[in-house]
Amino acid sequence: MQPTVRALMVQGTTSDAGKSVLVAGLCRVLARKGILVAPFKPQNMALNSAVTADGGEIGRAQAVQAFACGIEPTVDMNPVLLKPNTDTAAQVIVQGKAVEDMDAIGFQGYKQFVLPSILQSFARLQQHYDTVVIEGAGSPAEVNLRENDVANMGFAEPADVPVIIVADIDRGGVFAHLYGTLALLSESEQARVKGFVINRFRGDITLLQSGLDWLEQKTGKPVLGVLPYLHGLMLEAEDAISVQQVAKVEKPLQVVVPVFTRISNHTDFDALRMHPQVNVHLIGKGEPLPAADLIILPGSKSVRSDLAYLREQGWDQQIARHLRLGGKVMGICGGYQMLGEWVSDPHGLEGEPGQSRGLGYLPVSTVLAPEKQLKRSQGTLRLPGMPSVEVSGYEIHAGVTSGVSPDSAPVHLHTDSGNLADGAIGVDDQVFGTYLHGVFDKPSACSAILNWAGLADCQTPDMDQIKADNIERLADEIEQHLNLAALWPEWKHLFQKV
Ligand SMILES: NC(=O)CC[C@H](N)C(=O)O
Repeated sequence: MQPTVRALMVQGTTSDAGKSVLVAGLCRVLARKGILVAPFKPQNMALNSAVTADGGEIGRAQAVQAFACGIEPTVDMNPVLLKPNTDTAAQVIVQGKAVEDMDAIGFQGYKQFVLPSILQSFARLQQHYDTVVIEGAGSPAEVNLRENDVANMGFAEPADVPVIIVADIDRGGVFAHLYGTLALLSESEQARVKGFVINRFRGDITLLQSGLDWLEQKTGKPVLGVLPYLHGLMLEAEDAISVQQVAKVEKPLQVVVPVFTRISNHTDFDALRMHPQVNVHLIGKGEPLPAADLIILPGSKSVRSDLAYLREQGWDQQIARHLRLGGKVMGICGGYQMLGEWVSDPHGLEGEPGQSRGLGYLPVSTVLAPEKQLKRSQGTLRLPGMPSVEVSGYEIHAGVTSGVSPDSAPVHLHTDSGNLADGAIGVDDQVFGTYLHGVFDKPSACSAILNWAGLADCQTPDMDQIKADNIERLADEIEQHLNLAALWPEWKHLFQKV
């Protein structure tokens, strides 16, 4: 039997320092040594969420980390999830269920109230696993947010867990970030910092050495490792979407995605971005939608305001033109709702109560209802002119859509209570909407949609395999570059290099 090591927390000097990825990698390193490990993040802010086996909603990064552990995600792995629906307010999800919408000030006060739930979820994980690898949020040195913090030291202190701090050298200022972050912590917080990890290093390590020596000497804390920049690593763990286009080779099928202000679950497009025959063009504010084979309207946390935004950008006109020229349009979840006749929000769940005229391309209408629907689904997809194929995905929405016809719906989901029709087809078979997030993840469904959009000889890679290979690669790099024996002395024997 392995000795039990209670936990390790990864905090970062900044957002996007690489915490989620490092946690996923550490989880896989332990899991493949036979240790029962689970991920945990006390508080997450993201519009990318995942549906757990127990029917709740958590941040997607924790679902990826659970995959790295070889376990099913549960709501305890991310007990507080904030889903921003305006610049100052967010829906607060506690242990998988939406509690209420709060503004930033209200949430500050709520944090201490929710801390017991966070600690309860963490304790449950500790009961079931040998160890837990925890991810912080942002930086622990935000002195203005310190008082009510439950995401970084405000969790590490009451839960009494050791911490490592990771910094991204690629953005520069790494020594100031690490030294300064440590200096801004209290004495007891500093004492729980076991060391530093430098992430995304490229160059000659010998030139870095004097800096590492300086840092160790100045802080008395070890540098536990320097992780190289991992080019092309694809884990789907990022919360923020990057609209920056990288120069790409021209591929046969052009997909355009207008990026809404409150876009949700943009990870839906990962499978397309990895596809060898598809260019995905993410189009942001102020840019027109370029010529394409397929335009996909993504999910949205605030459908009516994003629909208004779409019109403000003139994208509605460009979609109409694209359809006139014979192009295809698809909508996922919020995007599907927008393609219908009406979107109503009588309770003001996503903004002011009211209703908005949809784009009118699908014969359905949606009303947002207080009870959110969270499901993981399997079934079949049949697009016009295509054979029926297997599809899988998940649903996260408040909207209830009427007008779906059981006979002509493109998606049929197998549920406990029989077959359930989902989605609609419209405008001479050129428009397709569905509630299913992750609809491209199954190669059969991805190929059928791309085929329908005009890609003749479709070769879709196996995304699950790509993800699994990437996590293995990450774990290999961590084993090679991190001093794991110093990190987990109890498991030193597992990390002895031969
Ligand atoms: N994920 C989504 O796109 C959700 C759509 C919409 N906000 C709803 O809840 O119904």
